[in-house]
This record gives sequence, structure tokens and C-alpha cells, in this order.
Amino acid sequence: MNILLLGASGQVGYELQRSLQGLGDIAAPTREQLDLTDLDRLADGVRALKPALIVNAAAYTAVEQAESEPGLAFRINAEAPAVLAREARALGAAMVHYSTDYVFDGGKNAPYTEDDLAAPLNVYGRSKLAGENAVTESGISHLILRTSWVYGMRGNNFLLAMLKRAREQGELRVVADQFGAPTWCRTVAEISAHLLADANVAGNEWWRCHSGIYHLACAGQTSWHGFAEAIMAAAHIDCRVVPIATSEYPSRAQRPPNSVLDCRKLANISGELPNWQDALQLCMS
Ligand SMILES: NC(=O)C1=CN([C@@H]2O[C@H](COP(=O)(O)OP(=O)(O)OC[C@H]3O[C@@H](n4cnc5c(N)ncnc54)[C@H](OP(=O)(O)O)[C@@H]3O)[C@@H](O)[C@H]2O)C=CC1
Ligand SMILES: Cc1cn([C@H]2C[C@H](O)[C@@H](COP(=O)(O)OP(=O)(O)O[C@H]3O[C@@H](C)C(=O)[C@@H](O)[C@H]3O)O2)c(=O)[nH]c1=O
Ligand SMILES: [Mg+2]
Repeated sequence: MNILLLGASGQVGYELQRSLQGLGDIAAPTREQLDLTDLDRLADGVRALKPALIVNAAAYTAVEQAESEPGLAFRINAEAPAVLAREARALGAAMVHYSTDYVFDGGKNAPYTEDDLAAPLNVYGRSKLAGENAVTESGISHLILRTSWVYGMRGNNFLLAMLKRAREQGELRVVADQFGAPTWCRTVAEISAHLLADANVAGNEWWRCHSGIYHLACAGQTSWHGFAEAIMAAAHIDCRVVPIATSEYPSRAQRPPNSVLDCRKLANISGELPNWQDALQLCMS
């Protein structure tokens, strides 16, 4: 099976390159080889490769920056996935697409299920929701995997930002009134590969039963402040982590106060997800 993996240089994509080994022949073009902003060439690229499976881990993920370039965010997060889904349909291919907890407004006082209404607060979230809708409406066999607060030991993420700031500033000030679940990029990749291995064995029937949206985040929940404290503890860095309110951290993008995802739908088909603290320990060990 030919697999087209997009975003292989990103946090999740990098791990997917390893996790998807054994499922098929993976083509992982770089941005230079296949730019998601060039929709015509993107379509041509898919047609040339004729994948049976498209795994789209590429995205515009700069939440603050998106507020000032909504056109670019929508091109990459909504229009490009729409092209991928359209080409997948023409080829009879399936598609795995990643999305975010930021599709929710955070007003719910409990974890969000897949049936809850998405009402994003920022441009990034709106662009990601538009991408989800394009994939869903295409009618292809698909998995939309919504994850949250993704980190790892490479790339742009909160964990590396906290380690850098702790070294440079000796004190961290972190919002303590936004709750979610930190999720290791390797967890996302390994569970994705596990699902795709099942799909490979069972074929079309599996996709008929399981196509749809799934929440995929580590178990448990914390605030960004709690996450920062756990990072410092795991790294054995003695650094004060001051809890602050969202209003004390100036930002252009509004963020959901609660974006904890209820992952029971996924757990039912792939088993329990690891705890966020355990995943963090493994990542940093
Ligand atoms: N990071 C997070 O906290 C969260 C992420 N997600 C979602 O998970 C998925 C993976 O995210 P993550 O691994 O963190 O993303 P990263 O920001 O780490 O990586 C993004 C990837 O997309 C590629 N890319 C961006 N723009 C283009 C373009 N125009 N053409 C081709 N490739 C492009 C990047 O390539 P290059 O290296 O060339 O820039 C990179 O490979 C995304 O769908 C994201 O929305 C969901 C929840 C949380
Ligand atoms: C760096 C820093 C951030 N913060 C706050 C800002 C924000 O509310 C929160 C997290 O900061 P970030 O810059 O990681 O936030 P952000 O880029 O919004 O993170 C999001 O990225 C996208 C791609 C997603 O899909 C989300 O799941 C989520 O991970 O912590 C502090 O309070 N102190 C700090 O020193
Ligand atoms: Mg960010």
C-alpha cells in the first residue's frame, strides 16, 4: 500500500514516519516538494503518487500568528485538506487527518465528547474546524483525530519553550485557568498506527464501521501551570512557576478555558490512553 504522509518534519509527522513503518510504502514529501499552499500542485502530487492512504499531519499551528494571517491559516488547514479529501475520493483512498481541542470554546464544565458542538474562539481553531468539515463532507473513509497540547523533545512546543525560559529567566509565569491534557506526539503516532494496522487487516469493513471523528489525548487533565510544574520536576530544574490568570498573559488569540477531551470513543476501539504524567516521564527519560 502506498501511503502519502504530509507534515513529516512536524512533531506528530516525525513520529508517524517511524510508527507507520510496516504498514506500507511511505512517501513523505517535504514542504519544498509539496507545498500545501499551492493547491493545484498538491492535487497533481497526490495523483502522481496514487496513495491508498493519505495521512495529513501538516498544519498551520502558529495560534498567535494566525490571528494576523487568517488567509494563510485557512489555506493550509482547510483548503488543502479539502483538496486532499477530493483527490482521495477520486482514488478511492482513505485519509487520516489531525485536528485540535481548540475547535471548542471551553465553556463546558466537563470533558468534551465528539458529539459536543464545536465553536472555536480563534482563527486557528476556525480554520481547523473548516478542515474537519471538508474531510467529513467528502464522504471518504476517514479518521479525524482531535488531539491537544502536543509536545515532544523536538520542534515547537510548550515543553521546550518552558525549558528554555527556565534557563534564561529563572522564573516562569504561566496561566493556571486554562485546562486540558498535554499529549506526547509519540502517543498520537503510535495510536494512529495501531488503528491503521487494524484497518489494514479488516479492510473496507473496518472503515465502514469506524470512519469519523475521535478524540485522542493523554488521560487526565491539568492547567498550563500544572504542566509547567511537571516539566520542571521531570527535568530536575529548581525554578519558581508562578500561577497567573489568562488576563495577565497578553495574547492576540483567545483560548478555551477548558478543552479536556473525552476519549472514551477511541478507547473503546483501541484501549485506554496513557496518563499524561506517565507519557511526560517517558518522553523526558
Ligand atoms: N501542536 C499542538 O499543540 C497541537 C497540534 N494539533 C494538530 O496536530 C497536527 C500535527 O501538529 P504538530 O505535529 O504539532 O505540527 P507542527 O507545527 O510540529 O508541524 C507542522 C508540519 O506541517 C508542515 N507544514 C506547514 N505548512 C506547510 C505547507 N504550506 N506545506 C507543506 N507542509 C507544511 C510543517 O512543515 P515545515 O517543517 O516545512 O514547516 C510541519 O511538517 C496538526 O493537524 C495540528 O493542528 C492538535 C492539537 C495540538
Ligand atoms: C510561553 C508561555 C505561555 N503561556 C500560556 C499561553 C497559552 O495560554 C498557554 C500555552 O502556550 P502555547 O504558546 O503553547 O499555546 P498555544 O500555541 O495556543 O497551544 C496550542 O497550540 C495549538 C497548535 C493546539 O492545537 C492546542 O492544542 C495548543 O497546544 O500558556 C504562559 O502563561 N506563560 C508562558 O511563558
Ligand atoms: Mg504555540
